[in-house]
Amino acid sequence: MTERFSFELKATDGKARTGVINTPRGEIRTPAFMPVGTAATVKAMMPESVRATGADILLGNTYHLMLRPTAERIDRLGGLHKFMNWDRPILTDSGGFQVMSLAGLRKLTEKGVTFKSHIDGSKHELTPERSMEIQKLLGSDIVMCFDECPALPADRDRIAESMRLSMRWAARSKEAFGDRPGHALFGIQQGGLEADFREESAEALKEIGFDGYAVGGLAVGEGQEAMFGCLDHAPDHLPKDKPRYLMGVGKPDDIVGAVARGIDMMDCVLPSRSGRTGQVFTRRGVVNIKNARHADDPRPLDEACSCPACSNYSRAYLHHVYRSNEMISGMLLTWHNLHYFQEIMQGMRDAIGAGTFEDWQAEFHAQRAQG
Ligand SMILES: CC#C[C@H]1NC(N)=Nc2cc3[nH]c(NC)nc3cc21
Repeated sequence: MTERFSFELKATDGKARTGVINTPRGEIRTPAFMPVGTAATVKAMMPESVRATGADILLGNTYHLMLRPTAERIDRLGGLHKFMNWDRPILTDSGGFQVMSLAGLRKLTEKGVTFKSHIDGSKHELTPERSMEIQKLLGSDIVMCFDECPALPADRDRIAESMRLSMRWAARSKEAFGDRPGHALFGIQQGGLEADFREESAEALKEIGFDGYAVGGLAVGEGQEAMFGCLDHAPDHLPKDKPRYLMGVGKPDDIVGAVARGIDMMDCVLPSRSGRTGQVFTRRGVVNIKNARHADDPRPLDEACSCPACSNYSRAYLHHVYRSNEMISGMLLTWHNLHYFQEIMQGMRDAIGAGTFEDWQAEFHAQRAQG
């Protein structure tokens, strides 16, 4: 077990990369998908089940945990890993995006942002310094810089202004983070879909220096074509020897396209949220289990899947428990979706390592086209 944080690039295939991030709490095989554990739980999953799907790391949220149960309480109880019974790496988002997307009555200044809790309307403040303090209290292994997330749509001037504020906040985040061996601080590239701002942001972050670099500001409704258009150049400006993390992505084909463009890590609520709403991801595309055509179907969701849902239950059963609003429905479908997402990641890691990523991508898309 290492005491320090390091990234080993094992192989590349085109722009795609595979490697290992070594942390004191265990290794993270890349490309990696992080299940989202917003309120100290990956919804409908026990931590041991999350591990059984193949996840090496999960994501927590500063915004939610600062509001409830508070970072100070989690610290008093031994930190987030002990609190939620997950002893492997945790990456925590810094709060800026959730303030923009969830909180009320936001006031933005150079210092930071004040806002009212979406839970009880209480007033709070987040600054780069406070976000670093919260993520330290949580015991996060990978800390995200505090960034400004502009309300959309935003014009070029607003995007530039926001990106430059985020770069000043990135410097303050680094200053406040200090020197914490075994813990990592990731900068977040901003700049919207503007190639020149993306390059300016990357140069600013490299000047400050981080253990990893996130691509922020995507998966905010721009659509896959625009996102891929940005990913065709944005990661190129980031250091090759550090992990690249695309925030908030995505659907299976988004994930594959992002890895093909040089992304190493991703997170998304999609597999878990969809598991609770009856949307099932399979190698042949999406199955909506609530559809009546599944009511008498004795087959598993996916014959080729080894997860508990596919190994032990029929579509008819999964249709029944979904329609009956039984808790086991969300449990089984979430487990399946997370298992399938991790299978995609393992398939890509193997293919990039073998230099066959082109063929793997062709097979991935061909299977979905068959339906
Ligand atoms: C502007 C900006 C930005 C990024 N900044 C931080 N801290 N977290 C994010 C989380 C995201 N989730 C999604 N889509 C679901 N896009 C995201 C982007 C960010």
